[in-house]
Amino acid sequence: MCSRDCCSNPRGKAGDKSAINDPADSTIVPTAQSQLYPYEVIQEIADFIVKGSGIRPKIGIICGSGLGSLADIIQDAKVFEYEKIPNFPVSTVEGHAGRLVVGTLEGANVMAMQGRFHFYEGYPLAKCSMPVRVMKLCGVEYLFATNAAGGINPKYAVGDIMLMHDHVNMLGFAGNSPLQGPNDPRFGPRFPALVNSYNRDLINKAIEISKIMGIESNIHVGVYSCLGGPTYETIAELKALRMMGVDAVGMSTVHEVITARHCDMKVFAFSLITNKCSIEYSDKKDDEANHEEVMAVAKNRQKACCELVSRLIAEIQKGS
Ligand SMILES: O=P(O)(O)O[C@@H]1C[C@H](O)[C@@H](CO)O1
Ligand code: HPA
Repeated sequence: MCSRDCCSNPRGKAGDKSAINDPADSTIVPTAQSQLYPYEVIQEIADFIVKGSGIRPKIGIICGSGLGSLADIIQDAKVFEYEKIPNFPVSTVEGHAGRLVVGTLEGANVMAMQGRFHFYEGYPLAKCSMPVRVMKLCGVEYLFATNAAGGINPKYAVGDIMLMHDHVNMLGFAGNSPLQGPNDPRFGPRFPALVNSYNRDLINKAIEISKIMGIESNIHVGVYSCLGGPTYETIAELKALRMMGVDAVGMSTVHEVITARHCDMKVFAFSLITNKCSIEYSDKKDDEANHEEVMAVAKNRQKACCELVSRLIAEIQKGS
């Protein structure tokens, strides 16, 4: 078991000096985010999963809030509770079960995170997106990242699906990144480019699939932005995001995509629009986002989300 700060809950252990910022102690060397999970630790976790499941997955899925059913459709599933995986964080958010499910879907070897890690839970971004590196060392080539998000684009309705074709990295604007700190070139380059992060072929295939499913009028292609949360946005923040060209806002995904692109994975991501973000001042309670509504909408739309993901994986399988 690793004894580093990376391995337990975000508050650190009793007696763990690194958890206490003592300005008088010159022996404490701050650990950069990128050093929290060294390559060897990620390799150990990946080996544990590959050996334990007997599967080398090709596709990794991250289930958004209330979208855990994306992992329930996996066949011949081997389930790993996060707390039983060495050096893995725990899920603390309702709607994020905290299980890794490995098996097959449409004939492809897949692994799915039923529960992701968010910045607002107290985890540094590198810890939130550490499982993406685990996926990479397990053999994953394609990341499917899903999330629940608020629709800022006035054309979006609750229950619509926005295929992400770009993002605005607000936490990055503020100087935070999962890649902050020394770079390990075994994962990827020091300065990764992020144009074309969202695989165009997969977006086009998903649009075709939505036509076959008869849901093309509920599909959009747009820009997502992640804020730190856990507060939902103010009206002024929503107006600012809209001016920046953001179509949907959430609290995840961007740092996972950065980590995936850094290690050269192909990325497909979508937002389920669980609430409309009104940019008008109003006293109506209905206009306030809440997690219960987010979960309820996700539950209602899980069938369509599962079908979209399954059909897209079937397409990838056909091409390989
Ligand atoms: O994990 P995702 O991004 O799907 O979850 C969203 C953002 C917050 O965690 C939560 C707010 O309702 O849903
Ligand atoms: N804002 C941020 N995150 C969210 C929202 C929202 O409106 N809905 C679901 N996740």
